[in-house]
Parts: sequence; C-alpha cells; structure tokens
Amino acid sequence: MRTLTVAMHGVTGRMGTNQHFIRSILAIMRQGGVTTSGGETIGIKPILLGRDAAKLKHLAESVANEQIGHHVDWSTDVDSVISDASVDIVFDSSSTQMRASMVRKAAEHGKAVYCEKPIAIDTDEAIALAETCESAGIRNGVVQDKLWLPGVRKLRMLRDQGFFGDILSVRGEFGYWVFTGHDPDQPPQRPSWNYRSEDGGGMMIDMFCHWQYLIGDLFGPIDRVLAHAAVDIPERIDESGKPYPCTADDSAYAIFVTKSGVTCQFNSSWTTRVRRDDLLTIQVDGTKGSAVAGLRECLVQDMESTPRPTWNPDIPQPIDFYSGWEQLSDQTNYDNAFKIQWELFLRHVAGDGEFPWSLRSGAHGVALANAGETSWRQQRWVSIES
Ligand SMILES: NC(=O)C1=CN([C@@H]2O[C@H](COP(=O)(O)OP(=O)(O)OC[C@H]3O[C@@H](n4cnc5c(N)ncnc54)[C@H](OP(=O)(O)O)[C@@H]3O)[C@@H](O)[C@H]2O)C=CC1
Ligand SMILES: O=C1CO[C@H](CO)[C@@H](O)[C@@H]1O
Repeated sequence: MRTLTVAMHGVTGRMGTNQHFIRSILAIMRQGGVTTSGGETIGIKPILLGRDAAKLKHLAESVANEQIGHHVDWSTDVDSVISDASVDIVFDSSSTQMRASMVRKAAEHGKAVYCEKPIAIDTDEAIALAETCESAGIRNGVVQDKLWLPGVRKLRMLRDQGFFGDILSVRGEFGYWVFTGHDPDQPPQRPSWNYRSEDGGGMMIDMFCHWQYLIGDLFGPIDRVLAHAAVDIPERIDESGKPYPCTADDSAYAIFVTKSGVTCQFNSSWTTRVRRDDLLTIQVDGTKGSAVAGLRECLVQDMESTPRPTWNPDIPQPIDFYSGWEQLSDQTNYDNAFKIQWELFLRHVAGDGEFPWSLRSGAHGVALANAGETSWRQQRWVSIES
C-alpha cells in the first residue's frame, strides 16, 4: 500500500473542517484508502496546518479519534511542513486571499497542489498561478464539487440519454436568506468576509466560478455574459459582534449564452427566501422534455406529460403544475461530491487517471466572475475568451 502525505491548510475553516477533513479525508481513511484502476490501494496521512493550535489540536485529536479511532498530525509551522520531503500534496481551503501564496509555496517545493475555488479574485493572478503550477510540472487541481452533486449527475445522465432533445434554455436559482446578525437570536450562518470585497467576498466571485464549470460541463463552453449585481444589505454584524459595512455584492443576476446557443440564466442571492425545492435548482428545457434538478433530486416532464395551459385569470388555476413531474429514482449510491473529487485527485497524484479540473480550469472560473463584474459595471454584454 502506498501512502500519500497531505498537508491541509485552512482545515480549521467551515469548508476545510466539514467537507474536506471530515467528509472527505477522514471518510477515505475510514474506508481504507482509495483503490487505483490497477488495484493498488492508496492510503492518506494528513497533517493539519494553520495558525490556531487549539483548533488544530481539537480536529487532529478529538475529531479524528471520533471518526477514525486515532489522532492525526498537526502543526502551526506551515512553511516547514510544506517544505518537508515527506509531503506529497499541499491542500488549501483557507481564505481566498491566502490561496496564491499557498499555491506558490507548494509549487516552489515541487508538491502536488489541490485547492478550493476561487483560486484568485483576479484573472491575471489566476492565470499566473496556473502557469506557476504548469512550469513547476506539479499535478494540480481545484475544487469543482458541483459536478458530482447527485442532482447534477442525474441531469448529465438525462442529457447523455437524449431525454431533452435539443436543449433550449437553462434556469438556475441559487441562494437563501443569510441572517445579518442584527437579531441576536439569528446569528449569521456564513463568515463575515464573504460580505467584504476587500477580503475576497462577493457573490460573483463565489458563485460564477461554479456556474462556469457547471454550464461548461453540462451544456458547453460559455460565449458571453450579461450580468447585474447588488449590495443589498449595507451593514452586517461580524463574528465579534461588531457592525461592519458590506462592500461585496450579495446578489447577482446573469445570462450566460453558450457557444452552441443555449441561454442559461442564473440568479444567485444571499438575500432571498426560498420557495423552491432546494437551495440550488436548475431547470433545463428541451424540445422533447424538461428537468428540474436540486442538490440531490431531479424531476422530469416529457412531452406526453406536458400540460396544455390556457390563460384565464378569471377562474382558479385548474392545473396542478407540480403533479405533472416525475421524480427520477437514484441510479447509484451517491457519495459526497467533495470526497469523489478528492479520490480522483489522489489517484491522479498516484499516476492513475487524468484530472482535468486543474488550476488552468479554475482560472476560467475567475475569468467568468471578472467578466460578470465588467458587465455589471459597464452595463453591457461581455465576450468570454476561449
Ligand atoms: N466549494 C465550495 O462549495 C465552497 C468553497 N468555499 C471557499 O473555501 C474557502 C474558505 O471558505 P470558508 O471555509 O467558508 O471560510 P472560513 O472563514 O470558515 O475559513 C477560513 C480559513 O482560512 C484561515 N485563515 C483566514 N485568514 C487567515 C490568515 N490570515 N492566516 C492564516 N489562516 C487564515 C482560517 O483559519 P482560522 O481558523 O485560524 O481563522 C480558516 O481555516 C474560500 O476560498 C471560499 O471561496 C467556501 C464555501 C463553499
Ligand atoms: O462560496 C460558496 C458559497 O456557498 C455555496 C453553497 O454553500 C458554495 O457552493 C460556494 O462555493
């Protein structure tokens, strides 16, 4: 059995702790590692990195013990661990603004690097990071978790089966109400940096990098974008209970048109109250059928089930539009999306399989977010370079 040593930076954060450490790395360790296509087992040895010894110790000892029955290593000496010859992979899920320095440190020491999105807030910086990894010849990847959501996998299956006929348009609705913190009984459920553009926050930079790879994967590359955004809530309360001015867009509205002519509209908002099936829903309309995917479920309506409405506001609506949809059954056991991508990256680093979700592809996500911002500021369509 081969063991890969993974230095995990940012593991004390929301994503680092929950999705990457507990639900991916510890879950993979609990299942005995990952098996390559050649039948080799790859084990993992994590080393948790950060600046807060108490948080790291808690994760490495209490949490790891509870999940896998033994503790794992941790250190606050980030540079020494990254430069240590035993480390194979550097992972970063710390704040977006620390990403570049972590990626550069990993590349400098010839380590494979895997990191959260966005890889930067600026396209030039994102491309420079991709080039740094490429010229260092290191294996590299960025988290693009939405590709492995069960609902998205069901949409991909329907597309591959030709269920939609010609795909005409797509409508994505994302978001929910994030409490501002002014009511002490309703603390904010997301970190405050998300609402400060100077700290890397903002809906476009957060979510357009997801929409870029999601639309690209399901419907083909994006040709152009028209977008608008708003800073809806001017003041929120931070983690220490202090008010702060919000400088980042907390809602964004975009039309992305693919090179093949599919119109994809995505609304993304932290200032909306949910009246839909899930926190993200994606409706795909095609000539032969439509589907609405949530995070896990997917409902379909084919031509035979398509109702024939007539407009008559003088009578109560006679059609129950919700009843004409059929829920797709699960096709497999859907594992955690982050864990699936981790397994693919670990195998890639072990020399088993390609990993197209590289920093280069992450840079395309940043470029779409920047194009959305240009569209918003200049009130015009912006073309996306291939
Ligand atoms: N793929 C996805 O679905 C999602 C991805 N993300 C991305 O993940 C990243 C982290 O987001 P999230 O987990 O929500 O953020 P958190 O604020 O919860 O976590 C931030 C992490 O960065 C560390 N950190 C912040 N500033 C510093 C600093 N100056 N020096 C050292 N460490 C620092 C924190 O350490 P400490 O604990 O010591 O403060 C913590 O580990 C972001 O880039 C975000 O875009 C976020 C949400 C979803
Ligand atoms: O930054 C983000 C905001 O929240 C979303 C849902 O949790 C994430 O997918 C995204 O990466």
